[in-house]
Amino acid sequence: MITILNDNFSQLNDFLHGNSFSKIFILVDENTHEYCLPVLLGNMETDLGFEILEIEAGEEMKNIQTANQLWEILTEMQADRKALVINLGGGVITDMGGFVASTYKRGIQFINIPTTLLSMCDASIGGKTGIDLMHFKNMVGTFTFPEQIFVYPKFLETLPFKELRSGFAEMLKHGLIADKNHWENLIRINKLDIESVIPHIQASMNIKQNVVDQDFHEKNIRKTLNFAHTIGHAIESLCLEQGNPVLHGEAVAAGTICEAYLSYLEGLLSEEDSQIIIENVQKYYPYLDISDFKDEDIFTLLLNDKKNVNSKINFSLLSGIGSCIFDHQCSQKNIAESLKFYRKLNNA
Ligand SMILES: NC(=O)c1ccc[n+]([C@@H]2O[C@H](COP(=O)([O-])OP(=O)(O)OC[C@H]3O[C@@H](n4cnc5c(N)ncnc54)[C@H](O)[C@@H]3O)[C@@H](O)[C@H]2O)c1
Ligand SMILES: O=C(O)C(=O)C[C@@H](O)[C@H](O)[C@H](O)COP(=O)(O)O
Ligand SMILES: [Zn+2]
Repeated sequence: MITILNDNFSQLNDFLHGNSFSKIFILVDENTHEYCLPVLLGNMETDLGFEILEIEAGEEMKNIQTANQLWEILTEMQADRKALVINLGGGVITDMGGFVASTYKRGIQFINIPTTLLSMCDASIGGKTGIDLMHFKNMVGTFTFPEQIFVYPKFLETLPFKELRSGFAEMLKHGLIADKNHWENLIRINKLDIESVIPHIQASMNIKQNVVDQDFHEKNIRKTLNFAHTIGHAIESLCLEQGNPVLHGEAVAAGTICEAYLSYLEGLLSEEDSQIIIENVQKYYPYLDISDFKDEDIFTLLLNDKKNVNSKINFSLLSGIGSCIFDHQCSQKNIAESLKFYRKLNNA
């Protein structure tokens, strides 16, 4: 269940009072420790003891070493099966904390309090938890719903612009795959800032929740939420591997351009619609330099995408603005063509 918190966090306090947890563990990174934890602690009313678990910020931390450290700390602090983990942060914290909680002692309860636009609209919802493996994105994880999701949009007030823009890429994706009206509302935004995005958060959350409700384990329609991620994740992984990480939403934005063009090349989307999408994404996002990436390295990553079966790369592609198909196999020539198209935008 998703709840928009009021200023005194009363819904969170009701939840804590209404359950018999033994102890609370609040997972933060250094930024959410500084900017969000004081707000949470200033409003949280509970007699329970709590501990703060802090990790360094960034995708580089979303790995088995960090998970192991957190499992060890929970063990040392004798967290039992009635303990509650509160994930206070962006998608790295909710993915990582959800994974650690869903596996520790075969699963303890956790709630998500997202603090980035991306985690409010996407990562905190839907129960995909996980960590990266050898720079392959989210290779190890679980499908486990949080007990609750508490959203406090005012947390966005301290979020850097680049992070806001990163989250906006997933909102655009929601419009593109499911709701043309949402897409059109978003692209009307000229100046991207908290005031302009806040009115659209609820619509994005609804789209995500609605898809997940139909297909929690990603057997069918949930694959549409992965539009832009087949190529986007490959780009994100290569950047991470080279020690030059880009934000998830930045990679998704590049993936949106490549996969919108690929949708056109595959005869699924009109040239006009693909152009509209590409121009609008370019309006918000600078070109992401992938000129050093070899196609063969990108293909190696594509071959490990979680949607694949029998070594066939399964794409989720657009069949219109607001509609998406999945399990679509593209010609290798068209995939390479879409990457070439993206590279050329650098000089356009
Ligand atoms: N599980 C899912 O369904 C899902 C969906 C989308 C993305 N993801 C994952 O989410 C991750 C990206 O999430 P993200 O973009 O939130 O990144 P993030 O968690 O790294 O947060 C981005 C940055 O913002 C900082 N920050 C967070 N809240 C802040 C605040 N209120 N004020 C100031 N700084 C703040 C963080 O410390 C970090 O430096 C990726 O790992 C991606 O794979 C998961
Ligand atoms: O919730 C989903 O399903 C998504 O695909 C949402 C994506 O935005 C998100 O990045 C997700 O973590 C990707 O999942 P993965 O299974 O491709 O790792
Ligand atoms: Zn994503």
